[in-house]
Amino acid sequence: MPAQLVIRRPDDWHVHLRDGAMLADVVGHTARQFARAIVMPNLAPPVTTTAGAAAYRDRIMAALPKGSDFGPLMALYLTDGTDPADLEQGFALGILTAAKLYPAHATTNSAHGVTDVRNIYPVLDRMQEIGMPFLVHGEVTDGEIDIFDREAVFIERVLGPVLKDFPALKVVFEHITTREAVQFVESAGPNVGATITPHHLMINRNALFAGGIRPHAYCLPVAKREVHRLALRAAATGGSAKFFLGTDTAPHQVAAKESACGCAGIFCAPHALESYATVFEEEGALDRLEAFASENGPRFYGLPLNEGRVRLERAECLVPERIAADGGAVVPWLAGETLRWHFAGAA
Ligand SMILES: NC(=O)N[C@@H](CC(=O)O)C(=O)O
Ligand SMILES: [Zn+2]
Ligand SMILES: [Zn+2]
Repeated sequence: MPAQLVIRRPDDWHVHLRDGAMLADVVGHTARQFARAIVMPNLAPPVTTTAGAAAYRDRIMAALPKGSDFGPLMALYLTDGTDPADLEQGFALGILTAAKLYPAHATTNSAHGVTDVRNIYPVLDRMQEIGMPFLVHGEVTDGEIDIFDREAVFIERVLGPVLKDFPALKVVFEHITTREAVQFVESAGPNVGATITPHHLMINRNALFAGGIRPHAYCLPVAKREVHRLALRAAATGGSAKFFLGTDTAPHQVAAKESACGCAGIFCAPHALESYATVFEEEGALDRLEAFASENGPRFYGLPLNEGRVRLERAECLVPERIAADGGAVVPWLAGETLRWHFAGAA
């Protein structure tokens, strides 16, 4: 059992940093562990133009702790009315790294999302041409489809057909939660990858109802049966370059989670690497954590690998019950639990 683990500095390919007071509260947690992160654009109102993304990037830079060299990578929020020329220009200027599909009403702040994927076919055509990654929240929203089936049905009805029509499109299937998604990504070409969160590797859907209803285990896509969790663990730790780290850290104030209609999202940034290290160790795959956390993502995106190294120590790490913040207290992932890895910073 190694006493420490030194890996190339990692990146997080899926984060929600929010805006205003919440942004200032949470950005340091991501910037402490990760060199770069894909910043999701589902603000209220969402980031739907290159100019909006540039302004949001400036607000993130201004909110960073002093001396941080963290680099936000911006994703554009696609709508039925996205202008392919604006998107192409944003990508060419380096302001945009990717663009994100939120099916309308699928998740937090998705009301302005895409109502039918055919509405963005001209945009997808352009993205395929310029090699811009297409990020997807992969759930259908039809009320008659069971919530636990929404990802699998999305593959059949949306993602499969999109890849038939745009076979060279670079696609990141975000926060996958099912065996079907793992199999889909594995059988697709090298232009299709996926992010996997720490929480979907650690819990199955029972966690939502363990002794009572557990709002802090609720996120979208919702955790699935154990068989799916095991498939995700095999995918993340199995050495395939198609799967990479994306925490989907999604903070909501305590009052918004502990509510008659609690928000979806888990704030996992504070102990993200410790969580992944725990899973990889349990799977006997600590030697594969570096590729998952620090190599597969940048290679998929066509970005350089980070130069620095970070260190994790085998030491007890107590996760606080709450993280107090100006924007309102937030309950972190694994609140009150003790982890056996501790993030020790730059190596
Ligand atoms: N994952 C979540 O449950 N919530 C995310 C949105 C998302 O990634 O779907 C959020 O912004 O709160
Ligand atoms: Zn999502
Ligand atoms: Zn997300």
